[in-house]
Amino acid sequence: MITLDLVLPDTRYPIYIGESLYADAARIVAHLPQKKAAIITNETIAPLYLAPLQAALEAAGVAVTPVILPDGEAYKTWETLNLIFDALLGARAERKTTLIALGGGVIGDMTGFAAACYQRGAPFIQIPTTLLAQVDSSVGGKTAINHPLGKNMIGAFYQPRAVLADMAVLDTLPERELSAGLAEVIKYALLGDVQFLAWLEQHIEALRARDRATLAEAVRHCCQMKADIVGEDEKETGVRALLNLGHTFGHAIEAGMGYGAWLHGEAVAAGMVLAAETSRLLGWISEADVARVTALIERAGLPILSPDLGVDAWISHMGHDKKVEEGQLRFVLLRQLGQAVIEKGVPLAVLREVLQGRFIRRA
Ligand SMILES: NC(=O)c1ccc[n+]([C@@H]2O[C@H](COP(=O)([O-])OP(=O)(O)OC[C@H]3O[C@@H](n4cnc5c(N)ncnc54)[C@H](O)[C@@H]3O)[C@@H](O)[C@H]2O)c1
Ligand SMILES: O=C(O)C(=O)C[C@@H](O)[C@H](O)[C@H](O)COP(=O)(O)O
Ligand SMILES: [Zn+2]
Repeated sequence: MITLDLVLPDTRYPIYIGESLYADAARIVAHLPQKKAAIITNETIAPLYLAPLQAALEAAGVAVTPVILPDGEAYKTWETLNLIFDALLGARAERKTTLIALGGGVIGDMTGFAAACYQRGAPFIQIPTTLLAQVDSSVGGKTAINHPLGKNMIGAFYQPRAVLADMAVLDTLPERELSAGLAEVIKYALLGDVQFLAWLEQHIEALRARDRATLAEAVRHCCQMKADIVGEDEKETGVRALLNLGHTFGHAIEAGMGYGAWLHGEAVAAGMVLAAETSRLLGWISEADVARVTALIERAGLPILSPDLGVDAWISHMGHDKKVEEGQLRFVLLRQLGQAVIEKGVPLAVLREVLQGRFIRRA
């Protein structure tokens, strides 16, 4: 097992990466301020993983309230959040009752936000069950729900007490979801580590074949990068924005197509291609660099073409991005492969060319 630490000015927490972890009661109990917990999960994950976790915690003397939510990005809403509060109040959960997120990024983001709000702040633990959640969403404390007009628009920065990433649970993940997770893995390489990009080019097939050691190495590498970035800039006043590579375009795809039509990772993949193309048109990276990006994304089983939202709709959706400042769009672009920067001066003509260009799917 590997343990990483995310260190912040006023707190720190461990990220455990290994096997036989998701129902490791002793490890979880060590992070509970009282022997009371609510496990927040969904209808797909509950039949697979809820009973062993619940039984292990109960055997360790923890009173457990399971909360089973509907599954899907379309349910990352106020209404679903309220189901969590209803269950917590119904079970007389207290301020020191720990919320345990057992699921992918949707469950993790909603549980974290519920924990931030419940009695103004209850402890929470992340047990990520998708690759995407293990490499990205379970770490760093961004929590949120969606609004019809924009992704993750209502939320809080609120850190978990611990993250337990169990490689074994990835065995049951559908292939499309595994690929979605690889989009965020590729993101780390493109934004900050060209050697990791070369490593991914060598290991992409092993990752797709779910080789446990290779997956664990990818999770370790991404979590270390994320812990370093968040440790430097928890509230995204600077360098953390680089983790948004591909997301200005990607979130527009998700909202524009209706939440759930495109998986988050798929939208980020297509968004990174548009970010790469924008960078090329600005003269920063070459045609060969763009080809290198699209080749890896395709080998990961991900889309390189974005839907044709229409330029006005694209710009309207992107106008809700959280990086907008004084009405001006800011994009995360590539100065070179492995070096992302935040850029506010993208000319409208360049943007129009990208949004009508060769990486937009024609009907
Ligand atoms: N907070 C952050 O920093 C951050 C980072 C990246 C993404 N996100 C958010 O995460 C969400 C996407 O997360 P996701 O890709 O994990 O999607 P998800 O949570 O919807 O999970 C994907 C699907 O896989 C199922 N599933 C989960 N684990 C499984 C398992 N082990 N076996 C079988 N099925 C399983 C889920 O029920 C769901 O149907 C988006 O809402 C995105 O905005 C947040
Ligand atoms: O942790 C971060 O910071 C990220 O940007 C990670 C992203 O992968 C994630 O999708 C995040 O939720 C997007 O951030 P948002 O602030 O645009 O919602
Ligand atoms: Zn993301």
